[in-house]
Amino acid sequence: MAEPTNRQDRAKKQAAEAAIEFIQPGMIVGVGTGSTVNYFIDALANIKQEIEGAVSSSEASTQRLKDHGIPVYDLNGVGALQVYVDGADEITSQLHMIKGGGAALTREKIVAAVAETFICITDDSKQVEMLGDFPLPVEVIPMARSYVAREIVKLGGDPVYRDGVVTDNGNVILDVYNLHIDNPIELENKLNQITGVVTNGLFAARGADIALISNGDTLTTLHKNETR
Ligand SMILES: O=C[C@H](O)[C@H](O)[C@H](O)COP(=O)(O)O
Repeated sequence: MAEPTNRQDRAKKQAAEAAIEFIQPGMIVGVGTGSTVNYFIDALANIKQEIEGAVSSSEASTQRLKDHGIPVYDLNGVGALQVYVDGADEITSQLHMIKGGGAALTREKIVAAVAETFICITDDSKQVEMLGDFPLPVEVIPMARSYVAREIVKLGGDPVYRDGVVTDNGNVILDVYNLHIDNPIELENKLNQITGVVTNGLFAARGADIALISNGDTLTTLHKNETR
């Protein structure tokens, strides 16, 4: 990828490259999705001889990994995964996140669930006091779309169908506006209870363990245990 010229892209790249420090020889690396992760994949390519390969959270990341000659493994054939590296749309000081702006939330949550350590890489524009300014993505089985939307309205949200988007799993996305997310774990669980919801983009019950956040010049590292 060309050298970034703007501050936000420089920040994404710095955070992504910092995550390479956590990659040990022989690892199979869990890889997220998005523009920040693309910088991580490119950096991973520089040490591809040292790692065994990757598990991917999307068709897009799989393609990029393969283009770099990094072997991509099926998660079902991989027992333990030490590290998962992914971006976020919003992140709090508790390392709770909103994810899924790129519609990859379900596979991301699955790979994150398997990994021992979730490393979130972001630019500092994603840091928030409270989650919810970014509309919360919810992946839904297509035939349940209207029902799920009505149930989300009962929870106080304004769901908007992400027209034309089909996830890697063949489902649709509702982006939920105007949620007051003062208890992200509770809302994550409530949304999961709605029949027809596959996944929601709150990563709070299992948030990140480490966040690498850059402003384009300086890198800040946050650890989950220090923030609770
Ligand atoms: O579905 C997409 C993912 O959750 C991304 O990790 C998230 O949207 C952040 O993407 P980006 O690094 O492009 O801001």
